[in-house]
Amino acid sequence: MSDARNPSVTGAAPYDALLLLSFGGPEGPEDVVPFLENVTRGRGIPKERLQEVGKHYFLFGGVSPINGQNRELLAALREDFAGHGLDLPVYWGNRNWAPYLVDTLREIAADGHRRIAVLATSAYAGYSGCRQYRENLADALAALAAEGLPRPRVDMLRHFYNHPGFVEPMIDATVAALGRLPEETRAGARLAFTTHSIPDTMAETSGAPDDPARGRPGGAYVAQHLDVARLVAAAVAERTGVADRPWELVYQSRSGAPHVPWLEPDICDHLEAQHADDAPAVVMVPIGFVSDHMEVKYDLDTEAVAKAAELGLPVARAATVGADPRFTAAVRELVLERAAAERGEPVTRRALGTLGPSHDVCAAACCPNPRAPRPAAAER
Ligand SMILES: CC1=C(CCC(=O)O)c2cc3nc(cc4[nH]c(cc5[nH]c(cc1n2)c(C)c5CCC(=O)O)c(CCC(=O)O)c4C)C(CCC(=O)O)=C3C
Ligand SMILES: [Fe+2]
Repeated sequence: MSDARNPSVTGAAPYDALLLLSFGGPEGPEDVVPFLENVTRGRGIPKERLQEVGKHYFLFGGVSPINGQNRELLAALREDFAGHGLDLPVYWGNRNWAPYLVDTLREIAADGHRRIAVLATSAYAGYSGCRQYRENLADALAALAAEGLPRPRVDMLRHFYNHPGFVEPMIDATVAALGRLPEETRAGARLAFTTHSIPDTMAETSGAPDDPARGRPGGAYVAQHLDVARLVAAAVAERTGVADRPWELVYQSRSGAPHVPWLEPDICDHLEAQHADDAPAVVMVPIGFVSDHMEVKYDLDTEAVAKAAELGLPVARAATVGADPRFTAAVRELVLERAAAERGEPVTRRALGTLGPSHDVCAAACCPNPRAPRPAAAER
Protein backbone atom coordinates (compact mmCIF):
# COMPACT_ATOMS: atom_id res chain seq x y z
CA MET A 1 0.00 0.00 0.00
CA SER A 2 1.28 3.45 -0.78
CA ASP A 3 0.65 6.52 1.31
CA ALA A 4 1.22 9.84 -0.45
CA ARG A 5 1.77 11.69 2.83
CA ASN A 6 4.51 9.39 4.03
CA PRO A 7 7.49 9.20 1.70
CA SER A 8 9.11 6.36 3.61
CA VAL A 9 6.06 4.23 2.79
CA THR A 10 5.53 5.47 -0.74
CA GLY A 11 9.25 5.39 -1.43
CA ALA A 12 10.70 6.61 -4.66
CA ALA A 13 8.28 4.86 -7.01
CA PRO A 14 8.30 4.97 -10.01
CA TYR A 15 12.10 5.18 -9.67
CA ASP A 16 14.09 2.07 -8.92
CA ALA A 17 17.57 3.65 -8.78
CA LEU A 18 19.38 6.97 -8.42
CA LEU A 19 22.37 7.69 -10.64
CA LEU A 20 24.95 10.21 -9.46
CA LEU A 21 26.34 11.64 -12.69
CA SER A 22 29.60 13.56 -12.50
CA PHE A 23 32.58 14.89 -14.40
CA GLY A 24 35.29 12.39 -13.42
CA GLY A 25 38.97 13.11 -12.94
CA PRO A 26 42.39 11.41 -13.20
CA GLU A 27 43.59 9.19 -10.35
CA GLY A 28 47.30 9.07 -11.21
CA PRO A 29 49.90 10.73 -13.48
CA GLU A 30 49.31 8.25 -16.32
CA ASP A 31 45.60 9.19 -16.38
CA VAL A 32 46.08 12.93 -16.88
CA VAL A 33 46.59 13.15 -20.66
CA PRO A 34 43.90 10.58 -21.60
CA PHE A 35 41.51 12.33 -19.19
CA LEU A 36 42.14 15.72 -20.80
CA GLU A 37 41.68 14.13 -24.23
CA ASN A 38 38.29 12.84 -23.10
CA VAL A 39 37.29 16.27 -21.76
CA THR A 40 38.31 18.23 -24.80
CA ARG A 41 37.42 15.92 -27.70
CA GLY A 42 35.92 18.11 -30.46
CA ARG A 43 35.98 21.29 -28.35
CA GLY A 44 38.73 23.36 -29.93
CA ILE A 45 40.63 24.07 -26.72
CA PRO A 46 44.15 25.35 -27.59
CA LYS A 47 47.02 22.89 -26.98
CA GLU A 48 48.83 25.40 -24.75
CA ARG A 49 45.81 25.57 -22.45
CA LEU A 50 45.75 21.77 -22.20
CA GLN A 51 49.45 21.62 -21.33
CA GLU A 52 48.84 24.29 -18.71
CA VAL A 53 45.88 22.41 -17.19
CA GLY A 54 47.88 19.17 -17.27
CA LYS A 55 50.48 20.91 -15.08
CA HIS A 56 47.80 21.75 -12.52
CA TYR A 57 46.98 18.04 -12.21
CA PHE A 58 50.66 16.98 -12.07
CA LEU A 59 51.18 19.44 -9.23
CA PHE A 60 48.81 17.23 -7.25
CA GLY A 61 50.46 13.93 -8.26
CA GLY A 62 48.11 13.55 -11.24
CA VAL A 63 45.20 12.98 -8.89
CA SER A 64 42.02 15.03 -9.07
CA PRO A 65 40.15 15.15 -5.78
CA ILE A 66 36.80 14.85 -7.57
CA ASN A 67 36.48 11.04 -7.64
CA GLY A 68 37.27 10.70 -3.95
CA GLN A 69 34.70 13.36 -3.20
CA ASN A 70 32.07 11.58 -5.28
CA ARG A 71 32.83 8.33 -3.44
CA GLU A 72 32.24 10.19 -0.19
CA LEU A 73 29.00 11.69 -1.48
CA LEU A 74 27.87 8.28 -2.70
CA ALA A 75 28.49 6.76 0.74
CA ALA A 76 26.75 9.68 2.45
CA LEU A 77 23.71 9.39 0.16
CA ARG A 78 23.44 5.65 0.82
CA GLU A 79 23.63 6.27 4.56
CA ASP A 80 21.08 9.08 4.40
CA PHE A 81 18.65 6.98 2.33
CA ALA A 82 19.05 3.95 4.61
CA GLY A 83 18.61 6.13 7.69
CA HIS A 84 15.32 7.44 6.32
CA GLY A 85 13.87 4.14 5.19
CA LEU A 86 14.34 4.96 1.53
CA ASP A 87 15.20 1.72 -0.20
CA LEU A 88 16.73 3.05 -3.42
CA PRO A 89 20.06 1.84 -4.82
CA VAL A 90 22.52 4.61 -5.69
CA TYR A 91 24.95 4.27 -8.61
CA TRP A 92 27.76 6.52 -9.84
CA GLY A 93 29.00 7.23 -13.36
CA ASN A 94 31.15 9.93 -14.98
CA ARG A 95 31.38 11.83 -18.24
CA ASN A 96 35.17 11.80 -18.56
CA TRP A 97 36.71 9.05 -16.44
CA ALA A 98 36.06 5.67 -14.83
CA PRO A 99 33.57 4.65 -13.64
CA TYR A 100 32.26 5.69 -17.07
CA LEU A 101 28.58 6.48 -17.43
CA VAL A 102 28.04 3.82 -20.10
CA ASP A 103 29.51 1.08 -17.87
CA THR A 104 27.34 2.17 -14.94
CA LEU A 105 24.23 2.18 -17.14
CA ARG A 106 25.05 -1.39 -18.28
CA GLU A 107 25.29 -2.40 -14.63
CA ILE A 108 22.01 -0.63 -13.81
CA ALA A 109 20.28 -2.43 -16.68
CA ALA A 110 21.81 -5.78 -15.69
CA ASP A 111 20.54 -5.26 -12.14
CA GLY A 112 17.05 -5.03 -13.59
CA HIS A 113 16.39 -1.33 -13.05
CA ARG A 114 14.23 0.32 -15.70
CA ARG A 115 13.43 3.84 -14.46
CA ILE A 116 16.26 5.97 -13.13
CA ALA A 117 16.45 9.38 -11.47
CA VAL A 118 19.70 11.18 -12.30
CA LEU A 119 21.46 13.79 -10.19
CA ALA A 120 24.20 15.68 -12.06
CA THR A 121 26.82 17.18 -9.73
CA SER A 122 26.20 20.52 -11.34
CA ALA A 123 23.94 23.00 -9.63
CA TYR A 124 23.14 25.59 -12.32
CA ALA A 125 21.71 25.89 -15.82
CA GLY A 126 24.05 26.03 -18.81
CA TYR A 127 25.30 23.72 -21.55
CA SER A 128 28.14 22.21 -19.44
CA GLY A 129 25.97 21.49 -16.42
CA CYS A 130 22.73 20.53 -18.14
CA ARG A 131 22.48 19.57 -21.81
CA GLN A 132 26.01 18.13 -22.04
CA TYR A 133 25.14 15.59 -19.34
CA ARG A 134 21.90 14.79 -21.17
CA GLU A 135 23.88 14.29 -24.40
CA ASN A 136 26.19 11.93 -22.52
CA LEU A 137 23.11 10.01 -21.31
CA ALA A 138 21.74 9.81 -24.88
CA ASP A 139 25.11 8.48 -26.14
CA ALA A 140 25.31 5.87 -23.39
CA LEU A 141 21.71 4.74 -23.92
CA ALA A 142 22.38 4.42 -27.66
CA ALA A 143 25.40 2.22 -26.87
CA LEU A 144 23.20 -0.05 -24.71
CA ALA A 145 20.62 -0.29 -27.48
CA ALA A 146 23.34 -1.19 -30.01
CA GLU A 147 24.39 -4.03 -27.69
CA GLY A 148 20.81 -5.29 -27.53
CA LEU A 149 20.52 -4.40 -23.83
CA PRO A 150 17.38 -2.92 -22.30
CA ARG A 151 17.54 0.86 -21.99
CA PRO A 152 16.39 2.27 -18.65
CA ARG A 153 14.30 5.44 -18.81
CA VAL A 154 16.29 8.34 -17.33
CA ASP A 155 14.89 11.49 -15.70
CA MET A 156 17.18 14.35 -14.60
CA LEU A 157 16.42 15.93 -11.23
CA ARG A 158 15.97 19.70 -11.30
CA HIS A 159 18.87 22.11 -10.85
CA PHE A 160 19.45 22.52 -7.12
CA TYR A 161 21.35 25.84 -6.98
CA ASN A 162 18.62 27.52 -4.90
CA HIS A 163 17.66 24.56 -2.73
CA PRO A 164 18.05 25.37 0.99
CA GLY A 165 20.16 22.21 1.42
CA PHE A 166 22.71 23.64 -1.01
CA VAL A 167 22.56 27.31 0.03
CA GLU A 168 22.53 26.97 3.83
CA PRO A 169 25.86 25.11 4.10
CA MET A 170 27.41 27.85 1.92
CA ILE A 171 26.22 30.51 4.36
CA ASP A 172 27.85 28.65 7.28
CA ALA A 173 31.00 28.14 5.23
CA THR A 174 31.23 31.85 4.42
CA VAL A 175 30.81 32.85 8.06
CA ALA A 176 33.46 30.26 9.02
CA ALA A 177 35.87 31.62 6.37
CA LEU A 178 35.40 35.17 7.67
CA GLY A 179 36.41 33.79 11.07
CA ARG A 180 39.73 32.57 9.65
CA LEU A 181 40.75 36.08 8.52
CA PRO A 182 42.91 38.29 10.76
CA GLU A 183 40.46 39.66 13.30
CA GLU A 184 40.97 43.34 12.46
CA THR A 185 40.08 42.72 8.79
CA ARG A 186 36.85 40.76 9.35
CA ALA A 187 34.28 43.57 9.58
CA GLY A 188 35.56 45.19 6.38
CA ALA A 189 36.26 41.96 4.48
CA ARG A 190 34.51 41.66 1.13
CA LEU A 191 32.91 38.63 -0.47
CA ALA A 192 33.93 37.33 -3.91
CA PHE A 193 31.44 34.72 -5.09
CA THR A 194 33.18 32.63 -7.73
CA THR A 195 32.02 30.28 -10.43
CA HIS A 196 33.29 28.69 -13.63
CA SER A 197 33.63 31.19 -16.46
CA ILE A 198 31.86 30.12 -19.64
CA PRO A 199 31.72 31.74 -23.09
CA ASP A 200 29.38 34.78 -23.17
CA THR A 201 27.26 33.14 -25.88
CA MET A 202 26.86 29.97 -23.77
CA ALA A 203 25.81 32.12 -20.82
CA GLU A 204 23.26 34.07 -22.87
CA THR A 205 21.56 30.93 -24.19
CA SER A 206 21.58 29.17 -20.79
CA GLY A 207 18.25 28.18 -19.25
CA ALA A 208 14.87 27.22 -20.62
CA PRO A 209 13.60 29.00 -23.75
CA ASP A 210 10.78 30.60 -21.73
CA ASP A 211 13.11 31.69 -18.90
CA PRO A 212 12.86 35.50 -18.62
CA ALA A 213 16.66 35.66 -18.16
CA ARG A 214 17.32 33.79 -21.41
CA GLY A 215 18.86 36.08 -24.02
CA ARG A 216 19.76 38.73 -21.48
CA PRO A 217 23.47 39.26 -20.81
CA GLY A 218 24.56 36.23 -18.82
CA GLY A 219 21.19 34.46 -19.24
CA ALA A 220 19.94 32.04 -16.60
CA TYR A 221 23.51 31.00 -15.67
CA VAL A 222 24.39 34.45 -14.34
CA ALA A 223 20.87 35.21 -13.01
CA GLN A 224 20.93 32.02 -10.92
CA HIS A 225 24.41 32.71 -9.54
CA LEU A 226 23.44 36.29 -8.68
CA ASP A 227 20.38 35.04 -6.82
CA VAL A 228 22.50 32.66 -4.72
CA ALA A 229 25.14 35.36 -4.13
CA ARG A 230 22.45 37.75 -2.87
CA LEU A 231 21.01 35.09 -0.57
CA VAL A 232 24.37 34.23 0.94
CA ALA A 233 25.39 37.90 1.27
CA ALA A 234 22.10 38.77 3.02
CA ALA A 235 22.34 35.83 5.44
CA VAL A 236 26.00 36.62 6.19
CA ALA A 237 25.05 40.26 6.86
CA GLU A 238 22.49 39.10 9.37
CA ARG A 239 24.86 36.64 11.03
CA THR A 240 27.82 39.03 11.26
CA GLY A 241 25.93 42.27 11.88
CA VAL A 242 27.74 43.95 8.97
CA ALA A 243 24.95 45.23 6.75
CA ASP A 244 26.83 46.86 3.87
CA ARG A 245 29.61 44.37 3.17
CA PRO A 246 30.54 44.72 -0.52
CA TRP A 247 30.25 41.58 -2.66
CA GLU A 248 30.62 40.67 -6.31
CA LEU A 249 30.13 37.68 -8.60
CA VAL A 250 33.43 36.83 -10.31
CA TYR A 251 34.72 34.03 -12.51
CA GLN A 252 37.55 31.51 -12.74
CA SER A 253 38.96 28.63 -14.80
CA ARG A 254 38.54 30.29 -18.20
CA SER A 255 39.70 28.23 -21.16
CA GLY A 256 39.18 28.54 -24.90
CA ALA A 257 40.78 30.93 -27.38
CA PRO A 258 41.64 34.43 -26.08
CA HIS A 259 39.60 36.23 -28.77
CA VAL A 260 36.37 34.51 -27.67
CA PRO A 261 34.63 36.50 -24.90
CA TRP A 262 34.03 34.61 -21.65
CA LEU A 263 32.37 35.84 -18.43
CA GLU A 264 34.54 38.31 -16.48
CA PRO A 265 36.09 39.56 -14.22
CA ASP A 266 38.53 36.78 -13.38
CA ILE A 267 39.07 36.19 -9.66
CA CYS A 268 42.75 37.20 -9.84
CA ASP A 269 41.97 40.50 -11.59
CA HIS A 270 39.23 41.04 -9.04
CA LEU A 271 41.67 40.54 -6.15
CA GLU A 272 43.97 43.15 -7.72
CA ALA A 273 41.07 45.59 -8.05
CA GLN A 274 39.99 44.97 -4.45
CA HIS A 275 43.52 45.57 -3.22
CA ALA A 276 43.71 48.81 -5.24
CA ASP A 277 40.40 49.82 -3.67
CA ASP A 278 41.88 49.31 -0.15
CA ALA A 279 39.81 46.23 0.71
CA PRO A 280 41.19 44.89 4.02
CA ALA A 281 40.50 41.25 3.07
CA VAL A 282 38.46 39.05 0.72
CA VAL A 283 36.58 35.81 1.28
CA MET A 284 36.32 33.68 -1.87
CA VAL A 285 33.06 31.73 -1.92
CA PRO A 286 33.00 29.07 -4.69
CA ILE A 287 29.20 29.00 -5.13
CA GLY A 288 29.55 27.46 -8.60
CA PHE A 289 31.02 24.18 -7.35
CA VAL A 290 29.65 21.33 -5.28
CA SER A 291 32.98 20.00 -4.00
CA ASP A 292 36.65 20.97 -3.64
CA HIS A 293 37.77 19.57 -6.96
CA MET A 294 40.65 20.78 -9.12
CA GLU A 295 39.05 24.10 -10.09
CA VAL A 296 38.89 24.95 -6.41
CA LYS A 297 42.20 23.37 -5.34
CA TYR A 298 44.24 24.89 -8.14
CA ASP A 299 42.48 27.99 -9.48
CA LEU A 300 41.48 29.30 -6.04
CA ASP A 301 43.64 27.65 -3.36
CA THR A 302 46.84 27.78 -5.42
CA GLU A 303 46.65 30.50 -8.06
CA ALA A 304 44.33 33.06 -6.43
CA VAL A 305 45.93 32.53 -3.00
CA ALA A 306 49.37 33.18 -4.56
CA LYS A 307 48.04 36.35 -6.20
CA ALA A 308 46.65 37.55 -2.85
CA ALA A 309 49.96 36.81 -1.10
CA GLU A 310 51.80 38.83 -3.76
CA LEU A 311 49.41 41.72 -3.12
CA GLY A 312 49.59 41.33 0.66
CA LEU A 313 45.80 40.94 0.70
CA PRO A 314 44.46 38.56 3.36
CA VAL A 315 42.10 35.98 1.81
CA ALA A 316 40.17 32.95 3.01
CA ARG A 317 38.29 30.42 0.90
CA ALA A 318 34.88 29.14 1.99
CA ALA A 319 34.33 25.37 1.91
CA THR A 320 32.12 23.82 -0.75
CA VAL A 321 29.03 21.78 0.17
CA GLY A 322 30.63 18.36 -0.41
CA ALA A 323 28.80 15.63 1.52
CA ASP A 324 27.15 17.96 4.06
CA PRO A 325 24.16 16.17 5.62
CA ARG A 326 21.89 19.05 4.58
CA PHE A 327 22.91 18.43 0.98
CA THR A 328 22.34 14.66 1.10
CA ALA A 329 18.94 15.36 2.68
CA ALA A 330 18.22 17.78 -0.18
CA VAL A 331 19.04 15.07 -2.72
CA ARG A 332 16.66 12.69 -0.96
CA GLU A 333 14.02 15.43 -0.99
CA LEU A 334 14.56 16.05 -4.72
CA VAL A 335 14.15 12.35 -5.49
CA LEU A 336 10.96 12.06 -3.44
CA GLU A 337 9.61 15.33 -4.83
CA ARG A 338 10.13 14.26 -8.43
CA ALA A 339 8.82 10.76 -7.75
CA ALA A 340 5.61 12.25 -6.32
CA ALA A 341 5.30 14.58 -9.32
CA GLU A 342 5.73 11.61 -11.68
CA ARG A 343 2.97 9.80 -9.77
CA GLY A 344 0.75 12.81 -10.42
CA GLU A 345 0.63 13.86 -6.77
CA PRO A 346 0.84 17.48 -5.60
CA VAL A 347 4.35 18.45 -4.49
CA THR A 348 6.06 21.31 -2.71
CA ARG A 349 9.28 22.31 -4.41
CA ARG A 350 11.50 24.11 -1.94
CA ALA A 351 13.59 26.96 -3.36
CA LEU A 352 15.11 30.12 -1.89
CA GLY A 353 15.54 33.48 -3.60
CA THR A 354 13.53 35.12 -6.35
CA LEU A 355 13.65 32.68 -9.28
CA GLY A 356 11.58 29.77 -8.00
CA PRO A 357 12.30 26.06 -8.43
CA SER A 358 13.92 25.05 -11.72
CA HIS A 359 11.80 23.01 -14.17
CA ASP A 360 11.59 19.21 -13.82
CA VAL A 361 11.90 18.39 -17.53
CA CYS A 362 14.08 20.39 -19.90
CA ALA A 363 12.59 21.71 -23.12
CA ALA A 364 14.29 20.61 -26.33
CA ALA A 365 15.77 24.12 -26.65
CA CYS A 366 17.08 24.30 -23.06
CA CYS A 367 20.80 25.22 -22.70
CA PRO A 368 21.66 24.57 -26.37
CA ASN A 369 24.88 23.00 -27.59
CA PRO A 370 27.08 25.92 -28.74
CA ARG A 371 28.60 23.87 -31.56
CA ALA A 372 25.99 21.65 -33.24
CA PRO A 373 22.71 20.10 -32.11
CA ARG A 374 23.09 16.51 -30.85
CA PRO A 375 20.62 14.02 -29.39
CA ALA A 376 20.01 14.56 -25.68
CA ALA A 377 18.08 12.41 -23.19
CA ALA A 378 15.57 13.55 -20.57
CA GLU A 379 13.80 16.34 -22.44
CA ARG A 380 10.33 17.11 -23.69
C1 LIG B 1 30.23 25.46 -16.00
C2 LIG B 1 31.33 24.44 -15.78
C3 LIG B 1 31.53 23.67 -14.64
C4 LIG B 1 30.75 23.73 -13.34
C5 LIG B 1 29.58 22.85 -13.32
C6 LIG B 1 29.95 21.40 -13.12
O1 LIG B 1 30.56 21.09 -12.10
O2 LIG B 1 29.64 20.58 -13.99
C7 LIG B 1 32.67 22.84 -14.90
C8 LIG B 1 33.17 21.87 -14.01
C9 LIG B 1 34.35 21.13 -14.16
N1 LIG B 1 35.29 21.27 -15.15
C10 LIG B 1 36.30 20.36 -14.92
C11 LIG B 1 37.44 20.20 -15.72
C12 LIG B 1 37.63 20.80 -16.96
N2 LIG B 1 36.76 21.65 -17.63
C13 LIG B 1 37.30 22.03 -18.85
C14 LIG B 1 36.73 22.88 -19.80
C15 LIG B 1 35.51 23.59 -19.67
N3 LIG B 1 34.68 23.61 -18.57
C16 LIG B 1 33.58 24.41 -18.85
C17 LIG B 1 32.52 24.68 -17.98
C18 LIG B 1 32.35 24.10 -16.72
N4 LIG B 1 33.15 23.13 -16.15
C19 LIG B 1 33.73 24.91 -20.18
C20 LIG B 1 32.74 25.80 -20.90
C21 LIG B 1 34.93 24.40 -20.69
C22 LIG B 1 35.49 24.63 -22.06
C23 LIG B 1 35.29 23.46 -22.94
C24 LIG B 1 33.86 23.14 -23.24
O3 LIG B 1 33.22 23.91 -23.98
O4 LIG B 1 33.37 22.12 -22.73
C25 LIG B 1 38.55 21.35 -19.00
C26 LIG B 1 39.45 21.45 -20.21
C27 LIG B 1 40.68 22.19 -19.92
C28 LIG B 1 40.43 23.62 -19.47
O5 LIG B 1 40.36 24.45 -20.33
O6 LIG B 1 40.30 23.83 -18.27
C29 LIG B 1 38.77 20.60 -17.82
C30 LIG B 1 39.95 19.74 -17.47
C31 LIG B 1 35.99 19.61 -13.74
C32 LIG B 1 36.86 18.49 -13.13
C33 LIG B 1 37.79 19.06 -12.12
C34 LIG B 1 38.65 18.02 -11.48
O7 LIG B 1 39.31 17.23 -12.18
O8 LIG B 1 38.71 17.97 -10.23
C35 LIG B 1 34.78 20.08 -13.27
C36 LIG B 1 34.02 19.61 -12.07
FE1 LIG C 1 35.05 22.62 -16.72
